[in-house]
Amino acid sequence: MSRDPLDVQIRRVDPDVPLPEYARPGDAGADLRTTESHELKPGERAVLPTGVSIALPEGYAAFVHPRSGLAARCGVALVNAPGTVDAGYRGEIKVIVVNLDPYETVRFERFDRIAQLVVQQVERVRFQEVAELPGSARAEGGFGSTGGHAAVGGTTGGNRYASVVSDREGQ
Ligand SMILES: O=c1ccn([C@H]2C[C@H](O)[C@@H](COP(=O)(O)OP(=O)(O)OP(=O)(O)O)O2)c(=O)[nH]1
Ligand SMILES: [Mg+2]
Repeated sequence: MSRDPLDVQIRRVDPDVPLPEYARPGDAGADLRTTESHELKPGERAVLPTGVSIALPEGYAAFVHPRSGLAARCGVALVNAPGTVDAGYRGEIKVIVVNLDPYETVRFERFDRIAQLVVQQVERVRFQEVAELPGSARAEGGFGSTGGHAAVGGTTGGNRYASVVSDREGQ
């Protein structure tokens, strides 16, 4: 059974911008558009306006996520992905894009869909300081402790992620 959607107040900073929209039923993210046309050379980044600001209820946050198609086709990522929009933020939502393609310039036109906004409930916690934390199966293991380090300049079998192939030889 589906729940009723949460009502969230939204204000257009740019009177012509279409409101964020879920492209398909069941989508988690509502697409955000930019109100500015902008070109990004390889490696360049920009803070793009979306033309909207929102008032989230206490206990919620909105997260600015990249769009996968834009990432796969054009190499566009968000520098701070996912960007966090706090419940108390009333300013215009901005999107910090970066062109990770090594060769191609990317051009955004006004009202292109550049990111997606995922609204979620978030917990506020009270940090309670202790001298010792309770034990766990993982304990302090992190950063590849389950195996699968990338092999530098070669291959290793087994449970690995990928190989890092150095192109810096002879330098
Ligand atoms: O992609 C983003 C990320 C953040 N924001 C807005 C909403 C958020 O509430 C505010 C602050 O973001 P954040 O806390 O990530 O940035 P900060 O560098 O910690 O700034 P501050 O000191 O204002 O908290 O900026 C955006 O518009 N887009
Ligand atoms: Mg902050």
